[in-house]
Amino acid sequence: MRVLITGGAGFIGSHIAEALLREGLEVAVLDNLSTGKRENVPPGVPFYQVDLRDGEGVERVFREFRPTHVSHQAAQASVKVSVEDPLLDFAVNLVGGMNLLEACRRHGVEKLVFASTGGAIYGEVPEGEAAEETWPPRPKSPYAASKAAFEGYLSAYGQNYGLRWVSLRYGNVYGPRQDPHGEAGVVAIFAERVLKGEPVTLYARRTPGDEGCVRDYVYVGDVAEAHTLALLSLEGVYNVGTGEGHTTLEVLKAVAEAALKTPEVVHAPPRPGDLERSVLSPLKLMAHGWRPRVGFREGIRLTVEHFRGR
Ligand SMILES: O=c1ccn([C@@H]2O[C@H](COP(=O)(O)OP(=O)(O)O[C@H]3O[C@H](CO)[C@H](O)[C@H](O)[C@H]3O)[C@@H](O)[C@H]2O)c(=O)[nH]1
Repeated sequence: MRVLITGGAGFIGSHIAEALLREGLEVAVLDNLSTGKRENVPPGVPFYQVDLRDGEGVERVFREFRPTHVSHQAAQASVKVSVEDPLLDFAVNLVGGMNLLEACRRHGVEKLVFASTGGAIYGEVPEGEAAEETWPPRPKSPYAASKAAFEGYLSAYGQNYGLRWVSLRYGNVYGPRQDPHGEAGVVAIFAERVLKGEPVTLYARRTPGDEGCVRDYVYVGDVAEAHTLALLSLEGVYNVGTGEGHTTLEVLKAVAEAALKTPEVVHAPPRPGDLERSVLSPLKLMAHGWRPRVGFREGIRLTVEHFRGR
């Protein structure tokens, strides 16, 4: 098995690269380094600095590495950026995504695992509920729309050209190596700022008791394990979450506790496109033996330790 990881120099992609190497698989990374970093690519792994919007560049990589499997992690991953510039999101996530699918078709790739969004695809998740894979997509942001559309193309490529595929709908992935600047990610942003003694911004409505949005925070190591399972033995759509929701204020408290600091908090209104509540049911994936091994507090502690060490 020869696995090409798009976005493999990024936060989640580089953890996936390490997990696949541990399985003894052959791995290469394609990344334009817009948010990823060269030093995130494990030593000895072939690296191609190519932008997915460059169809000829993608074709060159396929000709050289000849992947049998593709892990598609590269994306415009910010909800906020997608709302500000929907065409940019479209170009990266859908034009770039189509260049990749066409290369898969031309080169007879057997299977593709896609980084989709559980956090954004279902729209608002009512209090007390956890979104299941059978819920229809209700994109609120252009970002969510592009992920849902790509899943549609996967279905079409599966039915017309025999491409096998898995779409992993991630919750809010966090952990060591998340970039607090280039990529979205409140845990990384809070960890870095709290450790440096800088003020943090809490986006929440100005109503009493509002602790900010509720999200399903899932540790990156658990996501990488889900990905390995998907590549080796799953088909179709799976949520990758914990089934637990935490408010932004809970994130901040856990970060402050792990950092042994008292942060200064600035309040601001919610960002456009932000959902109030998103929690995912992980039961379908758990039926295949996957478990979220690293709990919320432990994961945040590991992330803060990572930032402390930098
Ligand atoms: O400085 C900050 C940054 C974020 N937040 C809040 O923290 C929560 C989480 O925000 P993130 O930016 O960390 O995460 P998002 O839920 O917006 O986005 C993440 O989850 C999405 C799905 O929900 C997508 O998958 C996306 O790629 C991924 O970054 C939101 O309520 C946001 O308003 C703050 O209060 N202060």
